[in-house]
Amino acid sequence: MSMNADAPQTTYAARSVRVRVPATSANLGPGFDTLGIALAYGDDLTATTRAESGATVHVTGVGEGEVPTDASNLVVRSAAYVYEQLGRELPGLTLEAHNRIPHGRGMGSSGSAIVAGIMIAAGLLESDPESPLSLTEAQLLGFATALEGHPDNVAPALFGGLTIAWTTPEGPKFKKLMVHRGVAPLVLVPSFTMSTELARSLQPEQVPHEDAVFNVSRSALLIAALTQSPELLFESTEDRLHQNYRGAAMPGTRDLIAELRERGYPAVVSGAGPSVLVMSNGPQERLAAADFVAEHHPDWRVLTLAVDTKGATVEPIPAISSRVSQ
Ligand SMILES: Nc1ncnc2c1ncn2[C@@H]1O[C@H](COP(=O)(O)OP(=O)(O)OP(=O)(O)O)[C@@H](O)[C@H]1O
Ligand SMILES: N[C@@H](CCO)C(=O)O
Repeated sequence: MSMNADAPQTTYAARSVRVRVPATSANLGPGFDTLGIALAYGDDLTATTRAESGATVHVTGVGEGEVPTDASNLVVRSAAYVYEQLGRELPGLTLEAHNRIPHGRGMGSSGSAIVAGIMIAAGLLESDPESPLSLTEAQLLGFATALEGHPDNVAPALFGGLTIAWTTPEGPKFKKLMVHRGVAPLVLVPSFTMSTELARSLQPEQVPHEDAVFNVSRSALLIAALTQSPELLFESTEDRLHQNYRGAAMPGTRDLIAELRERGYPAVVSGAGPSVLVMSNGPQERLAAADFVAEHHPDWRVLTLAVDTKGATVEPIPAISSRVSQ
């Protein structure tokens, strides 16, 4: 870019933040729209302010050449939403996104992208030289849930661990719990995708009362299984609220879960699918499930993952100031 030697020059002091956001698995079987865990597998982003308005996104890894690279990108839209809600204007941004979370697979990619944008906004607001502002946990969860539509992915993406999230007239709330160290997650990722919007359209408006009671008992038990008694994982991961209704739209997922459960592995649909989550009772059970899938279903990617306990993080990093024409 050539500079006009006659134009008055000023120094633009750019600010940069780095955000890390984990993948998540929601529902966990019976806990539809309520339970979720964060997984130690995620996206890494760096956002730098610039004098020019708008946004430019450079994506490497998942979504490269597919997701928008301008202000319509979900991460940028989410950051802009926070500024707008606070009556401020998002500065011009250059974003580097190194993505690992697969899209449309039930590992919470949209929730994590939304959380990434919100954390970028939070980091930039906190370091605002003129009017610094710290966002509360309630604000972070409120903004993220408003954008995602339900809180079960964004709560663990923000706060890590196992989260119970619920909505109230005052906004969404959450409780974070630490997962028992005996719980060993395995995520099985197919090559096909499922849009959450489509999966949600397959849900009935009403369910039989006995199915509601069935899920209340299993989800209450699941909290005990995940925090104290992993030997209860198989029984506590049964569900009658969502998986059956969505099964016909992802028969590969439905059939793999049936095969795994027949063999005693606590397999469930991860989020809205089509990935499968196995919350194994210990590393040996997880290894056996992984070996079974590798041998009989080699087209499914096997991810042996730990639970992420921190959730999304944001930190300021030094940015290079530039000279701009006025
Ligand atoms: N890092 C990202 N950057 C930009 N857009 C993204 C990003 N991650 C996800 N998206 C958008 O979200 C869509 C996927 O969202 P969807 O809710 O259907 O699935 P998911 O979030 O991966 O799964 P689930 O909600 O079941 O866990 C992608 O097709 C893309 O449009
Ligand atoms: N609870 C959500 C998770 C996926 O975003 C669903 O199953 O539709």
